[in-house]
Amino acid sequence: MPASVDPDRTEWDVIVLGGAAAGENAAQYATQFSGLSAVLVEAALLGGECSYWACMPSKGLLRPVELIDDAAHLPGTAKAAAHGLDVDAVLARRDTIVKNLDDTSQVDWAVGAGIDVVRGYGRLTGERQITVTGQDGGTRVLTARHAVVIDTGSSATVPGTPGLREALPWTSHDVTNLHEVPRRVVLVGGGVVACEAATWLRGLGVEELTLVNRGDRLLARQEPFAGELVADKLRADGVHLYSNASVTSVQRPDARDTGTGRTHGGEVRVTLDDGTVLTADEVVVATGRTPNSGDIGLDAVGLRAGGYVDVDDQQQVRGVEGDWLYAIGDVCGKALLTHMGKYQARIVGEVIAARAAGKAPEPGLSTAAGHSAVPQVTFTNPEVGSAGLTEQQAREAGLDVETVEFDMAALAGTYVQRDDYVGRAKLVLDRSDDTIVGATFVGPGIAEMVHAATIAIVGKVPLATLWHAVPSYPTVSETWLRLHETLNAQRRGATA
Ligand SMILES: Cc1cc2nc3c(=O)[nH]c(=O)nc-3n(C[C@H](O)[C@H](O)[C@H](O)COP(=O)(O)OP(=O)(O)OC[C@H]3O[C@@H](n4cnc5c(N)ncnc54)[C@H](O)[C@@H]3O)c2cc1C
Ligand SMILES: NC(=O)c1ccc[n+]([C@@H]2O[C@H](COP(=O)([O-])OP(=O)(O)OC[C@H]3O[C@@H](n4cnc5c(N)ncnc54)[C@H](O)[C@@H]3O)[C@@H](O)[C@H]2O)c1
Repeated sequence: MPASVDPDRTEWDVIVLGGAAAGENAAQYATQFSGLSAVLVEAALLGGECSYWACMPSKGLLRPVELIDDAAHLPGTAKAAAHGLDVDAVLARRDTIVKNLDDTSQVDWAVGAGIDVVRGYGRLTGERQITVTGQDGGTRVLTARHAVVIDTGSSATVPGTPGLREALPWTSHDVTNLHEVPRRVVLVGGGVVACEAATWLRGLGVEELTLVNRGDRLLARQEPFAGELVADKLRADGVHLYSNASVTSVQRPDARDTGTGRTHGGEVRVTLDDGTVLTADEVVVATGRTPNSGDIGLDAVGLRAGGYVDVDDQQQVRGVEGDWLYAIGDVCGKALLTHMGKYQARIVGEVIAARAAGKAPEPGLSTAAGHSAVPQVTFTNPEVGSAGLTEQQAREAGLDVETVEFDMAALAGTYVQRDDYVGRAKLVLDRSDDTIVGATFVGPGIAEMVHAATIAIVGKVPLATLWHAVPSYPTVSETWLRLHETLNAQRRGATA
């Protein structure tokens, strides 16, 4: 795909380094009503990880797995579900979702929005200056009149365990873009990527799936019951779980780079710290992310290379003079989620436009409120949705904490979904003003519940007001009503 820009142009108002969805939003919001010009500098595919290697392909793989599990547990559809998934069709739809790794439509969108695209790997080489190295090795110096926004994202971390890197393990790129389903898989990690990948790998037909988690529970940043319910279901589906376990060495004598999503050679032996040896056809590493900040020229502007780029509530990079350098998305480490990167981008774009017009940004142009209620849905089975703080985080923040929980199986709205519905909800309250500071929902089909919680937290809606927000019958949202009633009973019990 050629660059959609005059090859001799050297100056724009705004340069965005890294063309993921967040970067696109930053460019759009900086330019759309301001008359400013912007360029996206992208080394790979415009749209970034989320579009091709993360959110979109993973959710495309998970949706059929979720559907068939629901169908298998509902009298009337169970027989149809017994025919199983059409794996080839699922992978073909995933390919459609990632647009066969062709970013033409993203480039068309950018050009249509008046945003230019320069292909190549960019580095800061001075104040408001980016030097781009193209695929042919040639360089090109770009200058920003007003601002540079860093949106270089993150990459999968592959630990330095002896033999692991040499074994060419699958990372998130391979497991989301798999073209064959290995028979035996060892999955290392216990976070969001590991839990979601375990769900789709088993669903697509991996026969022996073992998850090795260094921690004592899955999804450790969530309320403890979330990881427990996900672990129960994975076990019930035949996944072997090792907790408090570390991989000490990996051996794969004939590791081969066969391409993304293809088994990378022959049998692989994974040794754990208790001496257990697991034999598999592929090993998948899902042990967290490393920010792409080690080789983007941070040292040229007086910053340390590597690590998360430290930003303030307007996403301006701390430690650099002159109001011109900003960072958004995974690289700033505030919340490694697409929607949070895009939120940061919307604020940044407007901050840049205001400053370019000689105005001070309005007080609302801050990412502080949004970060008080970060929402996240983990698309496992059951799904895990949350916003704001866990009970532990609220206590650590010194709040006057009260909690309430509810078993979501006791609802008409979940009973009609499936007979064996398993789910749980929890609210974390700040007693000082009787508002919600955190909410967690675990259960099939709870993803859409999260936004109501986000609104309640960001809006600091008092519980007395929320009581009048009546959920429809029979929906899963009646969880809110039951949480109110349970809390009321708890409080009356405490004062009786
Ligand atoms: C398997 C998986 C599933 C996920 N699912 C979800 C989900 O369901 N929901 C969710 O909210 N989040 C999800 N995430 C997280 C989400 O993918 C990331 O938070 C998001 O992609 C981060 O976006 P970003 O803007 O930081 O940049 P990235 O998406 O990381 O993209 C950065 C871009 O910058 C480019 N780049 C880097 N350095 C340079 C340079 N020097 N010059 C030019 N270009 C450069 C890269 O080529 C890349 O295109 C998932 C992550 C994984 C791994
Ligand atoms: N649905 C979603 O919103 C979604 C989906 C996938 C990823 N993401 C985002 O992507 C980010 C990265 O996810 P992730 O799962 O890679 O990271 P993570 O930080 O969530 O989890 C890493 C896991 O790896 C384990 N681990 C680390 N080193 C290990 C080692 N040497 N051996 C064994 N286990 C080890 C940790 O104990 C932890 O369980 C997350 O912050 C998440 O928010 C979001």
